[in-house]
Parts: sequence; structure tokens; C-alpha cells
Amino acid sequence: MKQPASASAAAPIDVAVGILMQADGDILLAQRPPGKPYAGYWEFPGGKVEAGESILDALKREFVEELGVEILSAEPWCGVEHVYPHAHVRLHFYISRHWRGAPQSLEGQAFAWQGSVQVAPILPATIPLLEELDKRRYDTR
Ligand SMILES: Nc1nc2c([nH]c(=O)n2[C@H]2C[C@H](O)[C@@H](COP(=O)(O)OP(=O)(O)OP(=O)(O)O)O2)c(=O)[nH]1
Repeated sequence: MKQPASASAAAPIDVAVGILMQADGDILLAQRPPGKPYAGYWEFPGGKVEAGESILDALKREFVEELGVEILSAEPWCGVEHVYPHAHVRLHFYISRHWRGAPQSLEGQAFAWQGSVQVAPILPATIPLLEELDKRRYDTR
């Protein structure tokens, strides 16, 4: 079968992404481990949706696998499509205020709870969301 000429021509890959939000509005970011595209960049935890899996199930699975955290509830927030050199991704962002367990670094990644986000660099597709997220955090105070 002929391969797509570029990532933009390929079908998008669905990715489930979760923003853990504490009562004071702080949110959790994770640093991508070595060996992945954009290693060292900061992101919200998550990963690719597997065949036959719902986005919410993928989110819950990724949080258990990567952080040892059980998401008890999460609401869909927004969707973003982005074409990287390595992949065309469709990101499904969820916000969760209810989870069980403290994040553990099960894949060797660093974590940071942030108010206004100070860590850098952030994955390009995630940067535009930070301003909107800030407004949402302050609304809850
Ligand atoms: N988790 C996450 N991924 C993001 C964000 N922003 C963004 O552009 N992405 C992109 C980067 C990757 O191309 C893709 C996520 O795929 P991944 O490779 O990290 O997923 P995965 O953990 O399932 O990886 P693997 O099993 O293939 O190792 O989504 C974000 O805020 N969080």
C-alpha cells in the first residue's frame, strides 16, 4: 500500500489528554521522557487512544499506566488538531477535579503542579490553551 507523503496527509491520531485541577486551581504538567518525539517538552499527561477504546477509557488507562492515578470523573474541555513532523494528532482535552492517588513517576517523567504555567518548553499544540485555562482556573476561585 502506498504510504502518505507526509504526516499532514495521514489520518489523525486521537490522543486523550487530562488536566488534573486542584481545588486552588493548580494544574499538573509532565515532562516527556527521553526517546519520545519532543523529549523534554512539557505537556498534560495522556496518550494515544487504542483501537476500540473510548477517549475517556484511554484517558483513565494512560493515567493509571503513567502516573498510578485513578481518574474518578473528568469533563471534556476542548479539541485541538495539530500536524507535527512526526504525526497528525487530534487532541481531546479533559479536566478532572476528582482523582485518587498522588502522581508517581512510573515512566521516569518529571511532574510539576503549576499555578500560572512557568515550565518550558511546552508542546506547541498545547501552548494556545494555557491562556484560556488560566481564565477558567481563576473563575473557580
Ligand atoms: N499527552 C499529551 N500529548 C500531547 C499534548 N500536546 C500535544 O501536542 N500532544 C501530542 C504529542 C504526541 O504527538 C501525541 C501524544 O502521543 P504520545 O506518543 O505521547 O502517546 P503515548 O504515550 O500513547 O505514546 P507511545 O505509547 O506511542 O509511547 O500528542 C499534551 O498536552 N499532552
